[in-house]
Amino acid sequence: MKAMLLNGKDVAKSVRESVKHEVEALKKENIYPGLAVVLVGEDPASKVYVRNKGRTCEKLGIFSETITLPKDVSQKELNTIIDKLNHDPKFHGILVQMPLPRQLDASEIIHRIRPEKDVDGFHPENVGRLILDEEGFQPCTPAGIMEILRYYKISLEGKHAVVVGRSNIVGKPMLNMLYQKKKDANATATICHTRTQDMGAITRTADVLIVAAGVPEFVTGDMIKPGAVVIDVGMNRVDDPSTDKGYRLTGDVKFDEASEIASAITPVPGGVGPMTIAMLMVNTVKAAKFQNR
Ligand SMILES: Nc1nc(=O)c2c([nH]1)NC[C@@H]1CN(c3ccc(C(=O)N[C@@H](CCC(=O)O)C(=O)O)cc3)C=[N+]21
Ligand SMILES: [Mg+2]
Repeated sequence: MKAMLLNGKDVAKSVRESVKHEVEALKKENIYPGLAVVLVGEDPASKVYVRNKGRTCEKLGIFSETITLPKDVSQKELNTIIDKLNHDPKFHGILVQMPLPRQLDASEIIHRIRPEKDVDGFHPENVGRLILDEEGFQPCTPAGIMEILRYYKISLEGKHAVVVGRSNIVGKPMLNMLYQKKKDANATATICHTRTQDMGAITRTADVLIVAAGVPEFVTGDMIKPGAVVIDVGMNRVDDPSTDKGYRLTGDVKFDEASEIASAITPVPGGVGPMTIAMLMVNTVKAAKFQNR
């Protein structure tokens, strides 16, 4: 172990502290930030995340309600619920937990949530605003990664930042945050994906390597440039009978190899994951402010 650990729990704690103070200030103006979380079905991982979101809201003084729907809920019923939440002034933010069961069209739901309440930053209006560097909601996971880099004073200026993975929720928004012409960004940014030829040749040129491949231990030591900063977005449950829960969490990076080569690395768990929830709290407070201007 040579690499410095980038402790997302510490960064998330510091973000939550400042959100908590903002919430207190807003309450003095009679603004009570509120978040609606919609959970469809019984996916155990989703239930854990949703419970954590509710708990974090409570700790920060944010009002939250979880709406749990049966896994066979129809698109029409879900649309009606979204419309109601869109018009309910108690809720400044709406989050529909992904992934959704097969009968539901995630894209239709993402389009339906009012952009002003889209604290996930998934609505096309917010995606456009991100690319244009306009004020709006930015997806929590990549926004959290930018916070980790800022907290640890890891400069992106002129560096080569490589993203592995082209999802709408991590890879694409991450790329766009990295190259923005602004302080704490200004990287040269590259995105790699399943069709990339000789990916190692590209990742080995990364000063900052952000991995959201969705494949356990996808990035091996030989794909990392010595001294690089490695951000592991992976969150894979791998069966492990030797643990209490019967599984353990592993990232998209082979941690033992990577930590011998990188200068700094995020662990899994305790890296990017806690930041995702912290940034959701940031976005919820921002939504409450916007809606009361
Ligand atoms: N509409 C929507 N918005 C999301 O933001 C969203 C979603 N759907 N679906 C699922 C993903 C995943 N996600 C995580 C949140 C917290 C942790 C987290 O706190 N992870 C802890 C460990 C948690 C554990 O032990 O399972 C850690 O990395 O230390 C991870 C992943 C939010 N997501
Ligand atoms: Mg993590």
